[in-house]
Amino acid sequence: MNNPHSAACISHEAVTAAVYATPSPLVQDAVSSTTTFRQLFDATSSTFTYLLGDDSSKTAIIIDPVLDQVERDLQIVEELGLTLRYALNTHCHADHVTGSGEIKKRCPLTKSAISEASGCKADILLHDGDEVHFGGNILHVLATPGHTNGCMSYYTESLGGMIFTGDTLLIRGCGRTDFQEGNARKLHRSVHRKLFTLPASTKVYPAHDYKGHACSTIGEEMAFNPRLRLHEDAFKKLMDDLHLPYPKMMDLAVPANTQCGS
Ligand SMILES: N[C@@H](CCC(=O)N[C@@H](CSS)C(=O)NCC(=O)O)C(=O)O
Ligand SMILES: [Fe+2]
Repeated sequence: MNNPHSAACISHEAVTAAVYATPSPLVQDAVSSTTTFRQLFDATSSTFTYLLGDDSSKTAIIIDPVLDQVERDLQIVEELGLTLRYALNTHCHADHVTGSGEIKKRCPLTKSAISEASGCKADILLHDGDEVHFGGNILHVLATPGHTNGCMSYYTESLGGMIFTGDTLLIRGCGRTDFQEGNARKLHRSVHRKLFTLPASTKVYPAHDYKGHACSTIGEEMAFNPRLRLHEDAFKKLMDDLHLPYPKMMDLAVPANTQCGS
């Protein structure tokens, strides 16, 4: 069989997954079912991918899949009996090619999603305040520009509160602001206004880690993040002085990612 995963991806009945375009506050009715959660890691690009599944409806979403890891990711989806409804990207990645296009080919029920501000193609173009529903779970879409103009963070109250921060907020760090329309002042404001206003116990799940961390909390990052603890002017100076080498795959990844989720 050409595609060992497609049966698992399309065998379940379509259920209540939906994206609503109307903004809403970060409150929701009681979550009606428990949630499966997996954090996956690509060692080559130091990228985290997240799988979230609704245990009643068996619908699932994946955040920031990596092309080279699609086999691994779809195997877990199949093993857990999940149906992938959305492949979401937090932004137009510069260090790896997204797996969303390949996942769509293998799982026809999956729709790709990224912010409209990213300028990328995808089935669903997200805006601040949108909600992604899968079963009884809601993912709230927060625009957090700064690393790129189109950066989004995704917040859910499920499992005690989790925020998927992309490269906006890393554990004890943050995304660079020296390419892809990066802007240190915007990033600082995004973090302080959109992320540091979430409950302190909210668990932080970033798109990358380079230091051996896997999870943090908003409270921890407010207290200990050496970059984001700074005031805006000092933060801008620090970011302007980083002088990091560009990601090795940038020239390949950025053009590929503008097309890949369509
Ligand atoms: N060495 C890696 C790229 C490392 C890098 O630049 N990471 C980005 C996120 S991917 S756009 C970043 O923002 N880093 C912040 C930092 O402080 O390191 C490679 O070559 O792929
Ligand atoms: Fe990035």
